[in-house]
Amino acid sequence: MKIALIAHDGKKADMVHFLSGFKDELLKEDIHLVATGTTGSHIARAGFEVQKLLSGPLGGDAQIAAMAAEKELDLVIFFRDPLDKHPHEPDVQMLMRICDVHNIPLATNPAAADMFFKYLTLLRKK
Ligand SMILES: O=C(CO)COP(=O)(O)O
Repeated sequence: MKIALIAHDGKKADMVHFLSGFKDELLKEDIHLVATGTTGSHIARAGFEVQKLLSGPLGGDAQIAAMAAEKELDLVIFFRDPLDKHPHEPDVQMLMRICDVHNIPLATNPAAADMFFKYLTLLRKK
């Protein structure tokens, strides 16, 4: 299972905190984490193994969108900061659109991501 992780600057601490709550599950061998560059650095520092792509503004969101379009991703967690401006907003919109085009589950805040992960954990226990 491949999970993409992205967080805007104002949400990176939330992402690390969120992932830490599911650490046992996420450290399992068949879970592969991929993230935009700076988000990935924060996640790696918290003790996770993660494939780091380019930073978001430099094309990281676009790389994740390409993976989604190729059906390489099972889930995208993207903690957006709705109170900040982003120079690469078109890439952000494109990534969300591609997830919808290909019916890839996309959580854009911790409450939704929590539901996804709890469901996933349940499914994997069966
Ligand atoms: O900008 C981002 C998402 O749009 C995230 O990129 P970084 O993880 O490199 O900060």
